Amino acid sequence: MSGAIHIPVLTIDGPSGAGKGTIAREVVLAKGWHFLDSGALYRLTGLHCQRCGVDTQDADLAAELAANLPVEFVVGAEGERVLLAGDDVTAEIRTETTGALASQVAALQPVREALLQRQRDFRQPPGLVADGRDMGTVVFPDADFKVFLTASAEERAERRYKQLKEQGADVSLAVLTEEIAERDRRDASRSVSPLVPAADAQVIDTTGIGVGAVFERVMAVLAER
Ligand SMILES: Nc1ncnc2c1ncn2[C@@H]1O[C@H](COP(=O)(O)OP(=O)(O)O)[C@@H](O)[C@H]1O
Ligand SMILES: Nc1ccn([C@@H]2O[C@H](COP(=O)(O)OP(=O)(O)O)[C@@H](O)[C@H]2O)c(=O)n1
Repeated sequence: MSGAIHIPVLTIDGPSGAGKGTIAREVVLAKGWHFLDSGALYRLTGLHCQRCGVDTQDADLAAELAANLPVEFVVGAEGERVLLAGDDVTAEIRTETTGALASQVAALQPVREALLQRQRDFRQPPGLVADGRDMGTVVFPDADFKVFLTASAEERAERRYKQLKEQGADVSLAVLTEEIAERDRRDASRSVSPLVPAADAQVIDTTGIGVGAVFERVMAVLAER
């Protein structure tokens, strides 16, 4: 390791709607670090399986698709667009239907292995903010800073409902609450890389706490060393 440059990493893990992506993007802006949205890779893999007619229980085929995702991130006039096999899937990867597909393929060890190095490659100078479920436990266990964001199930479902509504999606709060609970249950109970705070993560319950206050708490964690 002598002579190797140390690249700092902040990991932000937690359940759906806890505010990981929102806080990660703010930290990225504040620090000028790179951003890994690991959930997007699982969402793209789930969607790719569906579009290719591959069963999300078929570990080997799903892993093959994960290892060769035909994805492009294109910056255009309307911000970043995500293309899958040339098709714009920017909105579709954010739906709860795709979230459920993501959670199914994410329970398969070969899929997680296929995506592991790709995620670690995001660790580039001057630093990385990594958002997901197992960033602090499996992908970057040696991260300098680890937080685990959470909030009550009701508040997380309400946040997601509002977010999807604002994006023009036709969603029902009752159905969404049920779908998110099911996804969290699957993520937390799977045998590989379950959703669990790293032993050395700072757990922040964001229930009733605004984005600005959560951001300040995370920046305080970064200032500790
Ligand atoms: N602390 C908070 N208080 C209120 N709303 C929040 C908070 N954090 C995030 N949100 C909102 O909740 C929604 C989901 O946040 P997001 O960052 O996408 O969560 P995650 O990445 O953990 O699934 C977004 O619309 C976001 O603006
Ligand atoms: N590091 C990660 C990130 C996501 N995932 C899976 O991918 C799904 C979608 O992740 P996401 O971060 O985009 O979801 P939200 O928290 O934004 O709802 C999760 O429900 C997990 O099943 C994972 O297993 N490991």
